[in-house]
Amino acid sequence: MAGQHDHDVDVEVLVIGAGVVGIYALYRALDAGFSAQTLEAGDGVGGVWYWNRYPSARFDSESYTYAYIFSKELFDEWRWKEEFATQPEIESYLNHVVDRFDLRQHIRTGEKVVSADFDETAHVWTVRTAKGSVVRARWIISATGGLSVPNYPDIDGLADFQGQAHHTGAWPHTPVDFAGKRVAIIGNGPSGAQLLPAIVDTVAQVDLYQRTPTWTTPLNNKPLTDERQAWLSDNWDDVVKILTTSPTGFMHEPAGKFSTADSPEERQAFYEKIWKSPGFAKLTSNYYDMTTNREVNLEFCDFLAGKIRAIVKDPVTAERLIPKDHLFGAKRPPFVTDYFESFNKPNASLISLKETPFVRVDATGIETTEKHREYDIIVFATGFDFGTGALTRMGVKGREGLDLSTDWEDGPSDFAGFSAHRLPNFFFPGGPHGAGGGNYPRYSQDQVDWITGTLVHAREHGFDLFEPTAAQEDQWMTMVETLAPQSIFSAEHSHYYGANVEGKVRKFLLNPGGRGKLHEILGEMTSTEDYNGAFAPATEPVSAS
Ligand SMILES: Cc1cc2nc3c(=O)[nH]c(=O)nc-3n(C[C@H](O)[C@H](O)[C@H](O)COP(=O)(O)OP(=O)(O)OC[C@H]3O[C@@H](n4cnc5c(N)ncnc54)[C@H](O)[C@@H]3O)c2cc1C
Repeated sequence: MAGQHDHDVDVEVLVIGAGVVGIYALYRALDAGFSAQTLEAGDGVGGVWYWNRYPSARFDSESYTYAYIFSKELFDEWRWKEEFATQPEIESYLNHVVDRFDLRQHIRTGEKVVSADFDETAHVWTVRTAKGSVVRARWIISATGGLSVPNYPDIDGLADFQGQAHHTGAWPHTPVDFAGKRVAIIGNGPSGAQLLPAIVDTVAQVDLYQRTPTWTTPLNNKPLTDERQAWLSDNWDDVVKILTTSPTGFMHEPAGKFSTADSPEERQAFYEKIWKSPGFAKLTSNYYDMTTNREVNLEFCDFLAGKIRAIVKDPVTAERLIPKDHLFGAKRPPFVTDYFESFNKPNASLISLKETPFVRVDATGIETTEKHREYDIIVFATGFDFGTGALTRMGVKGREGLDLSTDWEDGPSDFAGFSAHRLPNFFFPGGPHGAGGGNYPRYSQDQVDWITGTLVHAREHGFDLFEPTAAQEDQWMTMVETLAPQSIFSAEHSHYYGANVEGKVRKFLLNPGGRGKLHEILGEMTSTEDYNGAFAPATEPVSAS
């Protein structure tokens, strides 16, 4: 039922997307007493963990740091099997949360939003789906995902292939039978690097097509022990505090030192320790100056190159696997078990597209400048249209003719990574400039909590229009543009700059100021009752529904 001032809407809060962020946004909206509903394009909930069901898809954030932390009861009743859980377990968890908090009745799956139009008089959004459903809502929370629109390579003849072709991010629900098949994996990012070891012992032949080598390091996964689970439960308040305040949203211990504190021998010993550390700790527990001092980073790259040469038996393949053109961390590094080891199997090979580019795909396989190879299955592990992909494909039209599909062609302009001037009452947690490059749900939890608090504030003060002012957006975007060049990410190589998508403008798509800047700028906005001009008083209801 709509709220007191919302007789002209179907729901007060419409959430779009039922991934980890949308599920939380729905929970918080209902918990705060709003009428709320979710529209989700997929036929099930889970977002990334619904779509990416390729073999061995798994977290590289520790399971319990990625999972929700709003309920200790939820934590205590769910037992992750491994430090880094696999997709089926994560999908089950998200379904469990939906049922545990009675959210399913509010979620409509199979409903892809194709347009969203803002009525400037009534201050109401009208949303339409591909199936023809129409929902009128006061507030939209578009949790449509940063990595939810698969990106395909631009190769002649892709449609001609007569075998099976699958993108890792749109994987079929019926398991793909790899036994005895000839397989091409295109892409060596996190998904391609996870898939290769998972199938290499099953297939007849697998060729991994690599555009640019990446600094892949071991995930160092292990079972989640009873002791660890008990420790987390006993120290829950501290765990929550670290996850909600640490710059990256992880629990890894910082190195506590700069590289200059150690001798060359001590540094090598330290790098050994880092090599054996779990997941993202290779970045978050590394020397403080690893991402700011080129010389230190190059020394670590040398160490990693030595590891690759020691693991991969064929020296030519080893050299091809060693990045020569970017520093560690300049691209989001994959953390994977047995990736390099896979190339020692007689049925696995690496094809360097730098040396032998694609010519075309045809009915039976792939032709490069070297030769034609036949395949039964081609896997596109070619990533996503990061940050803006889903938002610009949803037919969003704001105030004064703002049309996201064209207005963001030169890069997104927003406030706080989840709202924008001329886009009233529309929030997009997890969108561009939202995440800081760390543990994703921890950033988006900050955002969703702030958004929910803002909706409660609006209700309490009789506001029905929230729109960051042009000045507020400028302040945020100036912060983004000023700090972006200081980030380690490479405009030439990183999908955080859109570099993986053909023709996409290269603009930095993360929040380079991290949690610190986010809270500082939000704090400034909320220092007055009307959020320094972002709120307007409520209009009279236009019509009764
Ligand atoms: C394979 C993989 C592994 C990852 N592992 C990690 C990890 O370990 N740690 C980490 O921090 N991050 C990881 N990520 C990043 C990941 O994007 C986030 O962790 C998180 O899943 C994002 O959640 P979300 O709810 O914002 O978006 P999503 O999970 O992408 O959900 C968005 C949902 O919106 C729906 N949607 C989109 N457009 C529309 C529309 N027009 N109408 C209706 N519905 C729509 C989509 O169908 C989707 O279900 C991973 C990403 C991938 C692809």
